[in-house]
Amino acid sequence: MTAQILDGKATAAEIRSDLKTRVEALRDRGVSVGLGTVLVGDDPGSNAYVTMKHRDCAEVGIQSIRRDLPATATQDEVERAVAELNADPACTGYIVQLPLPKGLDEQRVLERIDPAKDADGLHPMSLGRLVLMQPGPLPCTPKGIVDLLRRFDVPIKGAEVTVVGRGITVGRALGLLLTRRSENATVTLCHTATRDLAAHTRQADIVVAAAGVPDLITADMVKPGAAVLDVGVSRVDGKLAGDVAADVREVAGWVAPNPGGVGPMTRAMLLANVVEAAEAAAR
Ligand SMILES: Nc1nc2c(c(=O)[nH]1)N[C@@H](CN(C=O)c1ccc(C(=O)N[C@@H](CCC(=O)O)C(=O)O)cc1)CN2
Repeated sequence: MTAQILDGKATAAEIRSDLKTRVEALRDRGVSVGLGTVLVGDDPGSNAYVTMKHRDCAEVGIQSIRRDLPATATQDEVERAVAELNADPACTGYIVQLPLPKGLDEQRVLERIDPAKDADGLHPMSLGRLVLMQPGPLPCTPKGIVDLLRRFDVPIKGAEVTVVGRGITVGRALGLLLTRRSENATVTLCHTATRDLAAHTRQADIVVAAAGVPDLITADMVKPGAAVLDVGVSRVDGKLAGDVAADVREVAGWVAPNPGGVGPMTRAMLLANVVEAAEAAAR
């Protein structure tokens, strides 16, 4: 058996095309959409992601506002950039690219984002709405994962899902999203202190690997026919490495590769969050 590829790159291109139409419809009604980013430091990965986000904006017709600060930026300087975007009427939604350089208080920065402009769903108020199962902007990677599974008809309702990694941007938020009544999956959240990881992945219909450990998930850890989504990012000899070993494709029913799977969906969901917020405000 060879797994069907959950092609996030092609799916994200379709989503952008749909969003472009919606942005044009908003413009016809006199509503403009602008996405802001705050990038601090010179991490090559973060820089590349932010550049891709602005390239996506240009394709879809969303205005982009980029605030790049040096690695030496102080907490006050970062918070000032956030305050400026809060006050900028051209910026209808924005993100602070994570992680921030060591020494900066990430949580304090995120708390200063105007919740009405939270394009990433990472403000405590947005996360609280997720916990309470209320509508609000959703973190982009979990939202992209659910969208990708739905578009490829991977059954979610009643599925056993094992998520590896408990970070806020992926694992923890995904667990909350998948256990909502609209998805109704059963989620096991694994982490560094999990005693027998393979026992949890082997019983899963869907495995989402977001640990940042190269080749952590191998074929013998996967139930035949399961969906396996690779969200892990690490660098090995300067090259991007995911959490899922190549041999998993011989066992799994579906695989979201890395690159080309969840990453492009994350970017597409960011644009979707901004457009959805603009549409809601214009109603
Ligand atoms: N503020 C945020 N920071 C971070 C988030 C986030 O959702 N919000 N998630 C990750 C990084 N991320 C988004 O910013 C992200 C990851 C991957 C991709 C992507 O398109 N990857 C490509 C490969 C790109 C490459 O070659 O390096 C792919 O998978 O095909 C986009 C965005 C952490 N920070």
